[in-house]
Amino acid sequence: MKKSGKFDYILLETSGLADPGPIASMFWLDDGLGSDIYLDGIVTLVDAKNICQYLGEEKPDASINEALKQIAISDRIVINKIDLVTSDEVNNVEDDIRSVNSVAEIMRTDRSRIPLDFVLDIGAYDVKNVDSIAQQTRKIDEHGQSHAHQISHDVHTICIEFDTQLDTLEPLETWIQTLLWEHVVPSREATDKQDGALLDVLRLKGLVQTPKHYDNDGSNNGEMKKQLVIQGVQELYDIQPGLSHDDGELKNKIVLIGRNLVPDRLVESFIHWLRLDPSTVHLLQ
Ligand SMILES: Nc1nc2c(ncn2[C@@H]2O[C@H](COP(=O)(O)OP(=O)(O)OP(=O)(O)O)[C@@H](O)[C@H]2O)c(=O)[nH]1
Repeated sequence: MKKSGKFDYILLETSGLADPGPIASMFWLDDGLGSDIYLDGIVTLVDAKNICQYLGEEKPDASINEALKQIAISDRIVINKIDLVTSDEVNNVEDDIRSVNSVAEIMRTDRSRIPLDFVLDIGAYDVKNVDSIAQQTRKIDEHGQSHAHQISHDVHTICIEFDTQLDTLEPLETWIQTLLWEHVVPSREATDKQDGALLDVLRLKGLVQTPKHYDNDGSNNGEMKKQLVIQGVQELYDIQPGLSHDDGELKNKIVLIGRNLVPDRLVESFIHWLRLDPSTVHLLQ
């Protein structure tokens, strides 16, 4: 610590009971302060033997338990102590975890033996890493959420994909703000009462193409395609220009991980709010 100069990397280990959201937002939104510190990613180490008990815990005040919050907000999840459980049990643990967060990368291990590049230099919030968000949503396609998870909980991942390029970001932003800040499914009808429980978005990721946004920036990056990247942690969100190397057709995607997300209602609200053609909108869950 006496040596002057920059740190190479800061690993912050929180207590097992910590809510990672406020800590993540503190580092993530540090840009404006001109600091060299940025949030690389969030790794959660779970104990294969005990995690299901923690995920299923009901809090007396009906808040989301810490284990669900930690899994929901993770970019990488290490399932440790797999030597203490059967392979069926570890499969169930992985299914339970995926039923909460379908986009995080998961690795199984014992004695926490993992390649360092699984937990360092993740670039989860890096706008140059646009393609990783696209890959993550492909995971929802691969795994789906249809697996019969053992624990009962109300935190899930949904992904809304749409083909239309947006002329303006404003409707999308107000839709996001209503979800994040008012905790309800956005509705243009004042009379459309919200029934059911308030929703809580713990993590938001998105990719959108809005050509207009790039007309003025004057940059030309050869083969790379331009996309806006949306990142959100709890009630904070940010939209920044990003670049994709992906050869395939770029899609617009919004990934939400949170509590009480009713997929059909969210998609319906999204289509109405952004005035999209329903045939161009797909729900992945
Ligand atoms: N069998 C087995 N034991 C393990 C494994 N990893 C750690 N342990 C042992 O589990 C015991 C408790 O270690 P951890 O669970 O890592 O404890 P910890 O995470 O530092 O504890 P907290 O931070 O208080 O949660 C130690 O005796 C470790 O040697 C593993 O993969 N398999």
